[in-house]
Amino acid sequence: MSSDSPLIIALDHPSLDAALCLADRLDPSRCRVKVGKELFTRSGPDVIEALHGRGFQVFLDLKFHDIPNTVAGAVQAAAEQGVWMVNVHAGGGRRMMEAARERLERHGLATHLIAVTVLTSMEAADLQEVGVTLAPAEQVERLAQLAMASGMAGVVCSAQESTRLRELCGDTFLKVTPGIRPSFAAADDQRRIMTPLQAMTAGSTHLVVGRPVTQAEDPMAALEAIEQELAN
Ligand SMILES: O=c1ccn([C@@H]2O[C@H](COP(=O)(O)O)[C@@H](O)[C@H]2O)c(=O)[nH]1
Repeated sequence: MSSDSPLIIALDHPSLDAALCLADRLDPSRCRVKVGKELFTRSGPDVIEALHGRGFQVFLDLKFHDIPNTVAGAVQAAAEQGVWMVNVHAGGGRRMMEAARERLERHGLATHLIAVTVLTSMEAADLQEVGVTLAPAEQVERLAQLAMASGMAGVVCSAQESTRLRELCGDTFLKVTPGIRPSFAAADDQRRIMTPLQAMTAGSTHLVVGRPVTQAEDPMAALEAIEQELAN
């Protein structure tokens, strides 16, 4: 089943059962789901199969970052499992991103391939510690332009950068934005955040939401509050 919703719910659960328990309360026509490092490391491809069986489109968020040949193979393996979206780190560079894209093209695999720019948990001081002296927004611009030139379908960035990336890279270039915090939610370890409505207004194409929904006392009520905010 495909969904028109911009919402992607991050299933950052410690077990397959816990993730499926939440997924069973979600409607695949109203959101997509994201499988990240913890869940995939615990459950492997079984979780992808189980979510597909329930009708969900899956974003496999493993942020591949390695030499070009290794990343191309990993992206191919993900796409052959039928995931809707997969990602690599833009910091792996042009040759790595091109190798991944070419591998998908060569095998006729239609999975959306996007690149992570600067993690939404990072601010200027974090970048400086790893030797990046540009402000986060400037580094995101730089990596997004490299990702576009390398044939990526879009990027992961914070919604704070979506407006600028829409100007630089166009409307159809995907801006997948975690760090989404409705007004009722805590920021947690996220730093570059926006509310769902602010993010959509800024030009995000997809909103990744994890803890504000999955850790809420009533996850469905939290999800509906976000849908309501967007509808308004
Ligand atoms: O820059 C990034 C890239 C990925 N993520 C992932 O998105 C979710 C966000 O979860 P919350 O609970 O809503 O903070 C999580 O799976 C991250 O691994 C990100 O946050 N920032």
